[in-house]
Formats: sequence, C-alpha cells, structure tokens
Amino acid sequence: MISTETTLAGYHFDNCFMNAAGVYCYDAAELNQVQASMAGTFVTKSATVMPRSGNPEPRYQPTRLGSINSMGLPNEGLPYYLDYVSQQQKAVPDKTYFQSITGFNIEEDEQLLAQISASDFKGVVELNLSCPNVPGKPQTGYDFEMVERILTRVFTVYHGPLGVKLPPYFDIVHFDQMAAILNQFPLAFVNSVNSIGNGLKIDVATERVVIKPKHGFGGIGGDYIKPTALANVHAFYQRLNPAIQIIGTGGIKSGQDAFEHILCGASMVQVGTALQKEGPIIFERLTRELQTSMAQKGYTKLSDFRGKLQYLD
Ligand SMILES: O=C1NC(=O)NC(C(=O)O)N1
Repeated sequence: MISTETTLAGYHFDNCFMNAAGVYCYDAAELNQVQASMAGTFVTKSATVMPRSGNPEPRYQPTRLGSINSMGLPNEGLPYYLDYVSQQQKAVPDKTYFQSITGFNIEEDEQLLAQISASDFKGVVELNLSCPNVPGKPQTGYDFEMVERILTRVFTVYHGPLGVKLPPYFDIVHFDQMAAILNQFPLAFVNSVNSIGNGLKIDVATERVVIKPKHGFGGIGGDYIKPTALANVHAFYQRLNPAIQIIGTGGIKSGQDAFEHILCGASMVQVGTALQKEGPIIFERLTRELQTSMAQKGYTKLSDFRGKLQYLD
C-alpha cells in the first residue's frame, strides 16, 4: 500500500494534497467541493477584519503556462468562515481544517486571532503575509522587521497551531535572514510560496493587459513559478528548526511536481492554478500520479523521501 498521508501541526491528514488559499475556497459552495474531494483538507480564502469585494474585474486570467491574478482579497469576512469550519468540524470531525487570515496591520492580525480564540475553531491558522494585490499595501513578508514584530505579537496573544504564508524570496541572504527570524517562534509551519507578485501578462492582438486592477499587474502562478517555489521550500527546509514544517505551494499540476516539493522538504502540498483550471477532481489524478512516482522508486510513504534531495557536491 503506497500512502500519501501526512502529519502537520500534530494533526494527521489522509492525503498531503489540499487547495491553496484563494482557490476554490471563497464560499461554502466552493469549500464543499474541496471537502468532498480527495484533498486531505482545505484552507479558506484569506479572511480580513471586514468583508471585501476585492479589486475590479477582470482580475484573474489563466495563461498557457499558469495564471495571473489581482483579486484584492475578496472575502466574506472571518465570521463567515469560522461558521463554515465549525459546521464541518461537527459534520466531518475526523479532519482538521485551515483558516487563512490577513490583517492590514498588527492590530488587525491580533483582532483576527482574538476572534478565532473566542470561537470553537480547532484547526490550524495560516497567517497570510504575502498578498501582492492590495493597491497601496506592501507584501508584509518583504518587510523583515515587520514580520518579526507581527510574530512577536501573534505568539503573545494566540496559542494554537499557526503558520505563515510567505512570498517567494530570491536572495540567499534573504533566506538566511528570514529563517533566523522564523526560528525564534513556535510556528507550526511555513508555507512557501505565494504568487510571484506584480507580473504582467499582455494580449499582443489587442496590445493590452489582461486584468483590470493595477494597470494589469498581478500575482503569477503555475509553471512559471515552480523552480522558485521548490527553491523556497528547500531553502527553508535546510534552515528552519525541524519542528517548523514546510507546506509547498507553487507550480503543482502533476504528481511528479508534488514529488519534487516533498523531495525538497514539504510535508503538505497546496494546489492553486491547476486546481482553478481543473476543479477539485484534480486531487484524484494528483494522488494517483504521486503514488505512481513513489512506486517507481520503491517508496511506500512520504517520509521515505521527504527532504532527501541530493546535491552534486
Ligand atoms: O495572497 C494572495 N495571493 C494572491 O496571489 N492573490 C490573492 C488576492 O489577490 O486576494 N491573495
């Protein structure tokens, strides 16, 4: 029996695949579909203090090799998602769910976590530090001092399992500096990567951009970002306390892509662009393909190869 089960934040998951925040997780209609799929669990859309309609449309476009999006954090507000997760905790109690949140300042992060503490939520919190699409708002994950201040406050007020969703980094010194910050805190996980911010997709026929917000600038996902995602997963796997696990996100559209993320150190893998294109049925194909990759190499469980990327030196 070849198993794709995993453990994260002390919880067991029958399958290591799940959605990426933002994809198939805006409302109950979408979350129900992931919940009913072969995914091991789901994460909600990043919830903000107030519900948001997000950026003007068109704000998402699939491309030949991936996607571009500038959604702008549209969401129903945290109470909506806490209520949905509470229902799922009662209906399907043997699963653990993820709640994504993002505040626009430290006070909002604290407020969101206080709301979660006051609820019957028993899952894992994913603090999104990396949305690139809110006009005028920076990707917090690129402000190292701010990340340290946020995590200091967060772990003062919240004591449940919590991880952070990071933007991609492109400099070895930044991996070193960010890992040194993250290692100070009892994080359950680090999720690398969010979309590569502020890319541009052009329609040559019309000589125009393809999304409306921000003059067409948006987060890039899909095949384009897999090498960067794998590097971020492995860089943090190499640098972080082993107690801080890695979730790998970025460019996963086949079982082999997932295999590569796990080989780099991922304990869980999230699917965004390919899920948006194929729908939750994709988790059946991805699981089967990962099991095939494992079988070809004589592996029966993820720990047989997790983090065992070989170097040439
Ligand atoms: O964190 C995010 N990453 C993205 O690529 N897009 C969404 C968004 O724009 O809401 N948020």
